[in-house]
Amino acid sequence: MTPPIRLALNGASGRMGSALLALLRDDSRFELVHAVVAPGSADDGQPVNVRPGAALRFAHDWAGAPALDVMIDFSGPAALDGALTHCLAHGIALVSGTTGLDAAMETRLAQAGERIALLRAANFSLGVAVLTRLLRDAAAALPDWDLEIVEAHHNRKQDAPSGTALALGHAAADARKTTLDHAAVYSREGQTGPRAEGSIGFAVVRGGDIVGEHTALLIGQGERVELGHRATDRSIFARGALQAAYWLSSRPAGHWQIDDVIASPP
Ligand SMILES: NC(=O)C1=CN([C@@H]2O[C@H](COP(=O)(O)OP(=O)(O)OC[C@H]3O[C@@H](n4cnc5c(N)ncnc54)[C@H](OP(=O)(O)O)[C@@H]3O)[C@@H](O)[C@H]2O)C=CC1
Ligand SMILES: O=C(O)C1=N[C@H](C(=O)O)C[C@H](O)C1
Repeated sequence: MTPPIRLALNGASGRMGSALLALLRDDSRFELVHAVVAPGSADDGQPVNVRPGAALRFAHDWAGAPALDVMIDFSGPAALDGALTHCLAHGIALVSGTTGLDAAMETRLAQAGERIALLRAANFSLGVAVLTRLLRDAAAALPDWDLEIVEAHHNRKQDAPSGTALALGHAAADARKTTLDHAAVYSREGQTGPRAEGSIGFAVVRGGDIVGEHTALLIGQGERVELGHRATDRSIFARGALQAAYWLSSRPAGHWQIDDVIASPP
């Protein structure tokens, strides 16, 4: 019998951290060996309760972390920075779903893929992976139609537009042989004038407990195509991240995508 994969969680007490812990209780593929929360968190030092009899406690940093095979990160920009430093120092594979990163962090991650196995996805649901493919096809097939991407999330979300909305925008822009730097319109207010031809618009809704909703509107003259996805349970993201971590734990250094996991199941 193969030994379980030694896993760490970064952002372990958050919404996604909690969803992952709930799944890990019944997942014998993994042994959770370290779980990091924010410094000053009420959870720091508390028992993790991932399995009956497990002695693991939440920690607020990576000092003293045991040997690991793979780390899953759903945290924030500052927390990911520290976690990445630990992965690079010890050659640990990293699965990250954290969104809203700045350009410096994006560059750091781009360089990290040369040294460790790295898999990032703005959305770990299977449905969004399919939505992305559908949008790519539709954006290329209807190149002159106006494209708007609307997303809705809970009232605690820190970043906007969502990482998923941006990833959908990048996929559509790529299919139309342009870039978001060139085509994106992130806000409209006041005397905006007519819509810029070829632009990709973004609109953001925040409220209550919405888990995550994304709709791409391709709007022509007298007709419209709507492609959408609605997440109602965070466990879909957690399940996808665990699948990715299992898959990544036996891969060499490089930048891996969620489509690689879907295309070649372990
Ligand atoms: N790719 C995907 O499929 C998905 C991505 N996300 C993304 O994941 C990220 C987290 O989302 P969510 O779980 O809702 O967020 P939460 O705010 O609920 O959780 C964030 C976690 O990070 C911890 N944290 C914050 N600062 C630090 C720090 N400096 N050092 C260590 N830990 C820290 C928090 O600790 P504490 O609670 O103690 O403050 C908490 O455990 C976001 O970027 C979100 O957009 C979310 C869902 C799906
Ligand atoms: O913060 C969230 O909650 C989510 N964030 C991701 C994003 O920014 O796209 C994925 C999902 O929609 C939930």
